[in-house]
Order: sequence, then structure tokens, then C-alpha cells
Amino acid sequence: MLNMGGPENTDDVGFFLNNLFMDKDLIPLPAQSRLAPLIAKRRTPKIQEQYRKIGGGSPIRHWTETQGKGMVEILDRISPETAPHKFYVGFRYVRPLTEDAIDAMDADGIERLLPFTQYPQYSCSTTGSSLNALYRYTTTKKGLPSPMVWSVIDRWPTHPGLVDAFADVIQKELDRFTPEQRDDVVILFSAHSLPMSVVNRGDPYPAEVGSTVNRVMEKLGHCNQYRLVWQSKVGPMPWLGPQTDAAIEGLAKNKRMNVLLVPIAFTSDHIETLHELDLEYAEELGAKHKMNIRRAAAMNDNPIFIEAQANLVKDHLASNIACSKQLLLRCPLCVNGTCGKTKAFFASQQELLDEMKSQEKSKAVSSA
Ligand SMILES: C=CC1=C(C)c2cc3[nH]c(cc4nc(cc5[nH]c(cc1n2)c(C)c5CCC(=O)O)C(CCC(=O)O)=C4C)c(C)c3C=C
Ligand SMILES: [Fe+2]
Ligand SMILES: [Fe+2]
Repeated sequence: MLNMGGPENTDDVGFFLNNLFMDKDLIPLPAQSRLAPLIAKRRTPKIQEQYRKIGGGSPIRHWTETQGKGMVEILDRISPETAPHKFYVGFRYVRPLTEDAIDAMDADGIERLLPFTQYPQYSCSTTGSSLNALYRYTTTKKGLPSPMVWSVIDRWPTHPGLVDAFADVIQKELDRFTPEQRDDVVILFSAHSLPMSVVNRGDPYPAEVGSTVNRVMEKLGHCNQYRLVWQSKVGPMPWLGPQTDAAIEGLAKNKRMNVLLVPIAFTSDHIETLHELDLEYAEELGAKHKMNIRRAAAMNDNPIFIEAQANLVKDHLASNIACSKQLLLRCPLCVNGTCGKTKAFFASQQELLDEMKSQEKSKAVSSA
């Protein structure tokens, strides 16, 4: 289960930010190895303060493990032919790191490996970064890849179960408005923004976030007006807009006082939901403009969501593809070009999987 991870307590914030600013797939900096620690150090007190306000740390590990346990339990039941299933957490910026997950799987003698991105929508800055980390580690660590056979779930923006889960949390929150307010509600789907330099390079994330929003609104029968807006811009360069806070201000000007915020690009609670959406926007902006702003729950332990994850993995394993087709389309975008090598790596894994299948077939034939 690949994700960026978050600091478990305020002492971990420095380590988290240092790894984050060292990541060339996220933020390419000149003289990165010297500049990144300086930027991380400067930002640490501000980010520590934000984590303090949301209870002292990121809940991402807790929720990822809850989702993993639930998913594996369902998988053992609905896919007995591929059982037993086991999940490992691979975070990009805190422990357990992607590399730790590979080591643990190697030690456990795992033979079939399915890196499963926990970001529903693909971006080179998120899923791409995790896959490149996997590639680097498995091709440089001596003796790896061992007999592991790989395939990847690199995106799932329109998976029907994901769409159902989002529609469910939105419906539940819409029902909390009074009948008079309900028709006035504007649904603001809010996703982490991207620098325009990344958008202009052709990153598929904005389109994939849009595809999720479209399916969810279809599922809801276009019951309310909606917008797709972007949050969490960092630094002075231009980022993809409209920004979530500007959109709320715009609605206030138009006397649209009922707003439902929906975090659409991250599957558990984190600073962006608990601090930015709840404290800065719903509470502070809401009070400033006398607006009624609510937020849909994050996926966290949502049973529809966890079942969707299990179904996605089951269908992937049943299809016997060792490589998501879209993975092949992704490569030209990477800053450092490592995706091209990732592609070759997974292609050779496909041959390995084919070889294993044909050996199994001939074994079955000879024993018959
Ligand atoms: C789908 C989710 C995310 C995308 C896409 C994404 C792209 C992206 N982010 C930065 C820069 C920073 N992101 C930071 C923290 C952060 N980012 C996400 C999610 C996505 N980022 C999360 C969940 C978090 C963790 C914080 C939290 O909400 O718990 C930070 C560090 C925080 C800070 O210093 O302000 C930076 C920096 C870029 C440049 C980028 C795309 C290229
Ligand atoms: Fe980010
Ligand atoms: Fe890439």
C-alpha cells in the first residue's frame, strides 16, 4: 500500500519534510541535497504547529493499517484462489518506507507482489515517485528482485466502488443540512493542487481528479451545483486553480451560503482535511462570511471504500496482467527519466509471470 505517509508525532516532522524536499519527483531543486535540509528546517516549526492542532500527528498510518486489515480479510474470503493475502505499508517520506516494505517482503519470502497506490488519481509527483523509489531500490539492492513477480495498480480514479464510497459520504453529509438549505448547497470537490509547471508537462492528475468528480456527480444524479477546486499551494510559483479559499469567498459574494467540502484526492484524514478544510475554511472562513460550511468524511474506515479496495485487487489478480496498461503511457513525464526504466523492469516481470504460468501449465499436463 503505497502512499506518502505523514509524521506520527511532532518530533518526526523534520524527518518527513527533509525526505519530502529531497524528492526530485515531487520538487526538483538546484543543489537539492544542500537546499532541501535548509528548507525543511525552516518549515518545520510551522508544520509542527499544524500537526499539534490536529492532535499531535498524522493519522495516515492508523488508517492505512485499518484499510489494509479490512481489505485482506475480504480478499481471503472473495478470492480464495489467491489466498492468503498480506498487506505491507510503504511510505515515501516516513517509516515504514517503501524500502522497508520490500525488505520485509523479502524476509517473509513473498513471491507475488502487487504495489497498490493509495492515491486514486495518478501523478508523477505522488504515485510516480513511489514507483520510482521501488524501482531504484529493487534494482540496486543486491539480490533483488528475488523470485518476486510484480504487477502494479497505479490508478483507480473511476473504480465503481470508489465512486459509490464518495457518493455515500456526500449523501450522508447533504442529509445534515436542513431541508431549506439542502437545495442551495454547492458541493466543492477539493484536491491538493499542482504547480503549473507540472500541469504543463502533461501530468494526468488534473484530468483524473476530474474523472472521479464526474462519476460521483453522475452517481448522485447531479443533485446539486458543484465545482472542482484546488488547495494547499506551496511557495510563490503559479499553481493550478481556482483555489479552494478563493472559491469559498466567491460563493459568499454570490450569497451562496451553504457549502459542502469534499476531499477527493486523498483517502484518509490528514492536515489538508483536519487543518485546512476544517479549521481554516469551514470554521474561520465560515465565521467570517456567516456561511454554513460542512465537510464530507474522509474514506478512513468506510466499509464501502475498503470493499472497493478488495474488489479492485481481486479483479486485478484475476486478470493476470503483470502491468497496468496505463503504466506504459506515463513515462515521458518524469523529470529524471527513471520511469522509462520502470517500464522496462515491469515488462521483464511480465515475461517472468508468463514463464511461471507456462511452467505451471506443463506441470499440470504432465501430472494429468
Ligand atoms: C494527491 C495528493 C497530493 C499531490 C498530488 C501532491 C503534490 C504536490 N505536493 C507538493 C508539495 C508539498 N506537499 C506537502 C504535503 C502534503 N502533500 C500531500 C498530498 C499531495 N501532494 C499531503 C497529504 C501532504 C501532507 C500534509 C498533510 O496534509 O498531512 C508539503 C509539505 C507541507 C508544507 O511544507 O507545506 C509540500 C512542500 C508539490 C510540489 C506537489 C506536486 C508537484
Ligand atoms: Fe503535497
Ligand atoms: Fe513518471
